Amino acid sequence: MDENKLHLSPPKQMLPQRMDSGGPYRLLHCSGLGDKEGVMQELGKGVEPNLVDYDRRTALHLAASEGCVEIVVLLLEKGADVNSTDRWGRTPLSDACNFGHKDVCKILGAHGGYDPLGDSPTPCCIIDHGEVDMKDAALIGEGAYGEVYLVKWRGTEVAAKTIRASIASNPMVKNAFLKELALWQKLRHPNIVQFLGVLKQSDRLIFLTEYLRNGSLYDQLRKKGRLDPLTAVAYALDIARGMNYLHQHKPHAIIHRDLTPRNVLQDEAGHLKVTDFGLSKIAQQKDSYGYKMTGGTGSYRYMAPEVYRRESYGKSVDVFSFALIVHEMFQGGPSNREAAPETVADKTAYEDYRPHLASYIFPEPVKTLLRECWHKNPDRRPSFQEIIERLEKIYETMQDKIVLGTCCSCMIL
Ligand SMILES: Nc1ncnc2c1ncn2[C@@H]1O[C@H](COP(=O)(O)OP(=O)(O)OP(=O)(O)O)[C@@H](O)[C@H]1O
Repeated sequence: MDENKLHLSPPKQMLPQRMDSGGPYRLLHCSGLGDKEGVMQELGKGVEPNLVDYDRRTALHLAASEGCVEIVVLLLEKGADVNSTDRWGRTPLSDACNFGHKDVCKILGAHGGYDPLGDSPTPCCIIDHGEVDMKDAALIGEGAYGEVYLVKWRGTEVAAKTIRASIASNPMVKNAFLKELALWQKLRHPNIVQFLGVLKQSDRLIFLTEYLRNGSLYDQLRKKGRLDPLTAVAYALDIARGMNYLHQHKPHAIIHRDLTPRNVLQDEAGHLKVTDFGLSKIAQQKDSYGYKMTGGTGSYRYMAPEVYRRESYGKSVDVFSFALIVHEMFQGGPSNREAAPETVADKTAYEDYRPHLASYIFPEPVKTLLRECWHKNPDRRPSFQEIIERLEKIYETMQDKIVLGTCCSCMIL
């Protein structure tokens, strides 16, 4: 394996960061910068000390991450919640510990702070480096986080995903990755790519998953173009089943947040499997406000409007992305292909743009389903459970018509 490949380009941008440093958010901005006067001014104006940003990070999270002792003390005096948890379940103490700010840890601890991530040893299955034959590693592809290699583990071909040093060298980000991987490790479903373990290496992060010989749906659509309708519906069912499993995960639903044709892989039997769920939220870049979401620019095309507008969101963001993928399978690629993905996301979010559903390509029940799945109101989008039921009916009807010889490339259903 080419060692230098592991230090290539920085992660690509995915989500816009629109939070400005004015208004009440100046409290967060000043806290991260250690600007005590600014923090006092904002609190003096009556800004709520537990104000949160998009990732539910408070001023105390930011001050603790930066080791700003005075700000931490001040915020606690003013009533900041010592154990507020951000989107990833981290408390201010988790952040202070991760960055080794011992003084801040002591202060937070004395105020009843706890670190829910702290004591738990990494629950990921650790694979010894000696078990993996890296000599003949072949580069399969490259994504926002790093390269993917085909390697042999205990004699079996597996995919080794490397996380760039620029991302994995941040202990907090590495921990967050390991937490997501530990969750992935517990999942078992025919339409979910199987996680195998993390390679024992101190300086970088590499994890193994099953290898899917047929590559991604993205590659397939580029090679083959439009799929025949029955195959498109069968593939849609595969994705919906994998996603339904994630959404019905207990005690908390797993939201993919980056469902795209690149994150759907095909096994030798022709079935599709979903991969890389949960990881998109971790690739972050730190800026003066805290953490900003990043990722592959291609993902913009599939982004639900509420995510692009940085509003609160839920499981149905994946239903939105799913609809665009299904549309591409019927059509052979994205509509508006020539437009930049970010421009498409902007039009989708602010002008209610949706791809055209040509009647000669899309059967009526598929059209209806897609319109519901990409509905602008997230509450009006169906669940994956419902999508599966409807797709199964569509699939059966299509098969019947093929048997009867009345479905010619399935224009009418
Ligand atoms: N388990 C796997 N088996 C076979 N090929 C894989 C596997 N995982 C990834 N790949 C291939 O490697 C390429 C890069 O994958 P990776 O997940 O790093 O990035 P991506 O999904 O293409 O983009 P992004 O990181 O922006 O989501 C994919 O396009 C896919 O073709």
